[in-house]
Amino acid sequence: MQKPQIFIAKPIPSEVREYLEQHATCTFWEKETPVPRQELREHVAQVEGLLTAGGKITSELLDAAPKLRVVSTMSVGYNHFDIPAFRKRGVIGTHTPGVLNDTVADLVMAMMLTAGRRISELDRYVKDGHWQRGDNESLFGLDIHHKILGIIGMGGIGKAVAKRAKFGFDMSILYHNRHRNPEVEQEFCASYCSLDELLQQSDLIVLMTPLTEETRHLIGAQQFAKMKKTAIFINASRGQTVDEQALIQALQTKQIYAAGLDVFEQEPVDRDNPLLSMPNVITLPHIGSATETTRDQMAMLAAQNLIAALQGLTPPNLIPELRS
Ligand SMILES: NC(=O)C1=CN([C@@H]2O[C@H](COP(=O)(O)OP(=O)(O)OC[C@H]3O[C@@H](n4cnc5c(N)ncnc54)[C@H](O)[C@@H]3O)[C@@H](O)[C@H]2O)C=CC1
Ligand SMILES: O=C(O)C(=O)CO
Repeated sequence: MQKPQIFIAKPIPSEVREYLEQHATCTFWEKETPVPRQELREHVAQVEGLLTAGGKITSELLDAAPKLRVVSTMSVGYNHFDIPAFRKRGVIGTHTPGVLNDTVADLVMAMMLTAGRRISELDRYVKDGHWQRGDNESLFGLDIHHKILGIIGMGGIGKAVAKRAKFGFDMSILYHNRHRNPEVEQEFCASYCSLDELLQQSDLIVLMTPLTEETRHLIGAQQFAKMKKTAIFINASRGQTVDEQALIQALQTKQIYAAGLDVFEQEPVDRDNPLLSMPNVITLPHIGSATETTRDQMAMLAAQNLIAALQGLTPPNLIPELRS
């Protein structure tokens, strides 16, 4: 049987490359920079399968790809896929849930600790030679242990955060989700509540929903106004789930204490974005799942999804909205 043609639009580890080469005729994009749009269009015009990570897969791109049957993204989020366009053309879409839960949850905990205990600020303080003898109260931060944590979006990553917070830091867990989850309530003594209740009661708030039409700007001025003045707000979902101007205002007016951000409305973030000059804001370059081990696992899973779907099998991680 002839091997299918595929395009791999990002660099991948050698084991994954070998696996793909066993099952398909491959063209690899070797550069770290994203494939320019026109080049991507030219590649997808020739292939049945595409392995990608973040570039938008639009109806216009699918129109330029008459042979394309499967698009596999090396990410759990798939807001860069035009799902109705996939459905209309019968193109299969897959993603990589699960393998990154613990890694992203570790980063969320790191942001909570860094914001609460002001780690970045204090690191700078010592390195800049400001440390003097005596107890300087202006350096004190906030505890995170035994606090109330509100998780918005209690899915795979949300649960991994709840586990760490409950059993590692003795926190009480509130959550808001599309559906109640009795297992989560039992396992972590988590209490389900409305979004407003969660915002009002939580000391730390973690946003972990996918980006959808429903969650776009889910957190804006009205929501920040409901938070405690001592609240720490963490976003590791997608930048567009938060109204960034409202977040800037909430921080400038001290409506909230601090923020930890792995994602931004525009990525890479603009150098003149006011968030970058706020000492109480942790800014990371969308790095949640980026450890060597986890990225290797994501690449292999994305490859396995792609090959299974091209072979006519049900891929392990079909995008939920594309399941028949
Ligand atoms: N910063 C980073 O590097 C990473 C970011 N992400 C982002 O995190 C998101 C979540 O990932 P997972 O936990 O694996 O997904 P998941 O699908 O397991 O969990 C998402 C949860 O959000 C809930 N949800 C959806 N819409 C909601 C709404 N309107 N209100 C309240 N809850 C809602 C769902 O019911 C579900 O429980 C991804 O879609 C992605 O955008 C994921 C991995 C890495
Ligand atoms: O998986 C995702 O959705 C990411 O954002 C990167 O891991």
